[in-house]
Amino acid sequence: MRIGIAGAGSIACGTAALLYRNKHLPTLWSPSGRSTTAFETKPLQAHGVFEEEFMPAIAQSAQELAEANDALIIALPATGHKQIMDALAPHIREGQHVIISSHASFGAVYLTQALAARGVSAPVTAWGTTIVSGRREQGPRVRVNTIRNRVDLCTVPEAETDHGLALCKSLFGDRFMPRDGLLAILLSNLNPQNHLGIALCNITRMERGEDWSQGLNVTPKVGRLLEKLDLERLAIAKALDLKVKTIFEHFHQSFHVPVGSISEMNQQMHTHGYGGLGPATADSRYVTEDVPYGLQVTVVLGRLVDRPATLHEAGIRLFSAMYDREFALENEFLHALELESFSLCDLQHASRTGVLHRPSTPQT
Ligand SMILES: NC(=O)C1=CN([C@@H]2O[C@H](COP(=O)(O)OP(=O)(O)OC[C@H]3O[C@@H](n4cnc5c(N)ncnc54)[C@H](OP(=O)(O)O)[C@@H]3O)[C@@H](O)[C@H]2O)C=CC1
Ligand SMILES: CC(C)(CO)C(=O)C(=O)O
Repeated sequence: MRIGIAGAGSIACGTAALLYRNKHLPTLWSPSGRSTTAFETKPLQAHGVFEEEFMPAIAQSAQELAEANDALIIALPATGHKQIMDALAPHIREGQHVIISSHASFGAVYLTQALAARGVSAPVTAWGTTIVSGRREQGPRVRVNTIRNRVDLCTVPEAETDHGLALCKSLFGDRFMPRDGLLAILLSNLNPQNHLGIALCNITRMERGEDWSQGLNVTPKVGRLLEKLDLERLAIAKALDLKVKTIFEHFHQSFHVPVGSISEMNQQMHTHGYGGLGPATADSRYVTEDVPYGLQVTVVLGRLVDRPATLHEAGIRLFSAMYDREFALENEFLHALELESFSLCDLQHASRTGVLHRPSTPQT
């Protein structure tokens, strides 16, 4: 299949290499054009858990990306999702599948509604994480640290679930776990809680621009914080009667290490050489993306089901103080969709249909 990828960073390039390896035809689109200049003269070189070298097709615009491809994958930080959805939405065709990797906040609802405003219906598949992990390196290189065994997904509207699963399997193999709607997917993205603990406890390393091993620095106390944050997320999922994986399953399925404490699992990743490097800047998506688009949404859901996520909330406040910003207000989807004015029941409905009805509008 011809797959258009919005983004040309770590995940976009790693995913493109995996698609190419699986005999599909990926096209990359860098919104500013900067991230694809390296491929004008040199092939994309993927290394790490697999090696692949090929010339990726490059799209010059959102329009070209949508028109020239069978399906689309959005693979860039959530801070850019609204802008990229606004750019793609006018060009997405009826029935053209869009995958969001990884989904955050209520992005799939925003996109579905933008398409509905044009009278277009297209399935949107939301992934709880990415199919690969890795880092874009200098020039045309990308390091792929892992291919995950299991990625949680759902498709809106719900009637397209089988279609979404079949598409993902045909592109990447049998690596997907269907979940019950967008609220489950939103609660299946563990990056925000994990990055809260990792960034908070290593903020001086980040701010000083050090090179530091992320896995090694999930020390026992940091690991315990991640485990306690996980309990808050799991309590919210339970109150919503949603099945989501635990942090232990996440590290086991993503990084293929035996189950132990979260610190032990991270130490193993470090020992095997894929513990990864932590951010070498305070201006990192671990904070700028994950606080507004992850932690804030968990806190809102926690309030709605009377399971306050107090550690998550403390994280938002601490980062907001350190960065002198109001991260809670930086989630563009919460504003654009006016999410605060909807009830839990409205959100649960949107979680399956992709459509948020005004509270006064009768639901179908
Ligand atoms: N890397 C990893 O291992 C993992 C990543 N993720 C998630 O995957 C997603 C992608 O991450 P990753 O690839 O690492 O990120 P990168 O920072 O490598 O992504 C860079 C790409 O995103 C584009 N981009 C960044 N910000 C914006 C913006 N505001 N508007 C438009 N485009 C933007 C850049 O555009 P341009 O080309 O114009 O510069 C570039 O193409 C994120 O949500 C991340 O949290 C999840 C798990 C693991
Ligand atoms: C490094 C890793 C895989 C774990 O924190 C990650 O999720 C990320 O880069 O966003």
